[in-house]
Amino acid sequence: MHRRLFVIASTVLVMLVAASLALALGYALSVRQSHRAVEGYARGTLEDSEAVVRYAIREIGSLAALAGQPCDAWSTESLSLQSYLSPFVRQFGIIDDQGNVYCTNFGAARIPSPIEMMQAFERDGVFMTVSDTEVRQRRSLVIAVPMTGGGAINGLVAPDEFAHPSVVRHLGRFGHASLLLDDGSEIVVAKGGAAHPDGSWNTRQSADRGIVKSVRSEDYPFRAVVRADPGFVLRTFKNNLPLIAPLAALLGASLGLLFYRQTTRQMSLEQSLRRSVARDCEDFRIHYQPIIELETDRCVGVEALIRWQHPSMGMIRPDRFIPIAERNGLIVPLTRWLIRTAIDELAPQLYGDPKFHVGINLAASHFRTFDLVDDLRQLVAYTSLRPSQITLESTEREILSDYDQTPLRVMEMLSAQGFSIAIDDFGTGHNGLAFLQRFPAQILKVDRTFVDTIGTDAVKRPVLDAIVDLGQRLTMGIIAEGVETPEQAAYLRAMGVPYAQGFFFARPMPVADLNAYLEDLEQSLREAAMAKSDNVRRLFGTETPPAAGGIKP
Ligand SMILES: Nc1nc2c(ncn2[C@@H]2O[C@@H]3COP(=O)(O)O[C@H]4[C@@H](O)[C@H](n5cnc6c(=O)[nH]c(N)nc65)O[C@@H]4COP(=O)(O)O[C@H]3[C@H]2O)c(=O)[nH]1
Repeated sequence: MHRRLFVIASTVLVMLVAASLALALGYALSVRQSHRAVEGYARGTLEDSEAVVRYAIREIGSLAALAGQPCDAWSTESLSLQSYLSPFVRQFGIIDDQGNVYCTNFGAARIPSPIEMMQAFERDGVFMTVSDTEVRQRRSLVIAVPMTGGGAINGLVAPDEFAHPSVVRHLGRFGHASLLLDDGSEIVVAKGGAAHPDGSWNTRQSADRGIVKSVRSEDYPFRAVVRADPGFVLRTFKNNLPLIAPLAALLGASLGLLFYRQTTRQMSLEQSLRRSVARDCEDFRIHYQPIIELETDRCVGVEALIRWQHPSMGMIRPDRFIPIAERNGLIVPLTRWLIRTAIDELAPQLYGDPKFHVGINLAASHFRTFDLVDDLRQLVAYTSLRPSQITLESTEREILSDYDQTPLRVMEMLSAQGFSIAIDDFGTGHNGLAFLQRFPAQILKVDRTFVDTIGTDAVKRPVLDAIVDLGQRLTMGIIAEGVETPEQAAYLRAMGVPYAQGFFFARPMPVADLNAYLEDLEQSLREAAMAKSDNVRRLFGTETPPAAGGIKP
């Protein structure tokens, strides 16, 4: 009950964390989207502004004939007509050589033109600055184009013209767009959103607030700057919520469900494991994989590999349930059952051939107490088996402990009693030589990953050679694991590796199949031996083979 509550609470937590992560991701995407949108507005504002300025320059150029002309009715009317026809330029003016505007579409004037200041911001013969003249309470852009015959014509473009009305409207809802001229002056194109606390809209001052994007013009001395107020991201996020929220909920629910199913499955796996072990391991079977002596091709022993035939889930791999059995204190009774059953099933081989051995896999828990030592001592006392017929296999991981000397003591005691100790999956740990020197192991089982390098990985294969060399120098028995091809078997044989196991020779199998396999193997070895002696007979005729000293001429 306690555990179930814990699982439910953890599931809720997983759901919440997953949904929050999805929301956080949605928010991050909204931030990105907001930045992109603001940059898009800046780009759009710049493109619109450039188009307007280009158009305005062309319109100003069309009035070239008025440069240097007196400000009479014709000039004024021409300027008026042009401003009336122009979609962008609100006012035209004629500038004299001193830079003063002496004529506009409203008649004669005497407006000192900031032409000197403008000169600093000239590009391709066009002058630009911000005029003090306000159009709809906003300062506008003045463009002056000098004419070849002297003087210049200027035009005043209202800020509203620099962006499409829909963009202005949209921008106005969340921020502020302006054209920032190289002389430092600014024309506000669209004004909205939250203003700077001091009431100003100056884009440079508010760069620390909200999102600010600026795009420079390659043709004109200005850049478009768009600033979205700080609430813009939140608004984008809110707009995205109808899509993000269901996704977050779905992700939370799916991960929660997955977690719940996985945990309850694990729990039910634990329960059925416990149940089966309590019923004398009724759902467990043992498969035996032959170990072959490479020189003679004979089977000298087997490795016992446990199988769990789950009543409803089918065959479960040992890698999956052994860790569960370990965590739940079930591995010791399970191994006890395995040893007892294996010795029972392999009785003909074990009692019939004192050299035949069975390999038993041990887990870390077996090395924490001395129970195994007692169990095995009793086993050999009650049977006529030799301890050397039982090979106890364990990996470096399971035996090594920095804090506890018990595993080493257990190993030493087992070894002293004559049991064979094999280091399983050798080479996958990190201890190598130091490990082998410390532990009383007689057999080294080379991990499958190294055998796999034969014929496939010339770079890593020297590691296999080094492991084999190490085992040989330490006069240990070597078993190569996972031999799958004849090339691998031939290579290992040539290297002097004495034993091997793997799918090339035989897969793990139930005892009935093993008995049949062993019979077949014996039969084929007998036939091979007979074939050899037939060859010898054919070679030397029916006469008795020559005694030592040589072949008869
Ligand atoms: N790809 C390939 N695989 C091959 C080949 N030859 C053998 N194998 C597989 O390699 C594994 C060898 O066992 P292991 O290294 O001791 O690795 C064993 C062992 O660590 C553990 N295990 C199995 N039975 C027991 C047991 O009774 N007790 C404990 N504590 N662990 C066990 O589970 C692991 C996996 O066992 P299995 O699934 O039976 O997998 C077995 C075997 O079926 C080959 O040529 N190619």
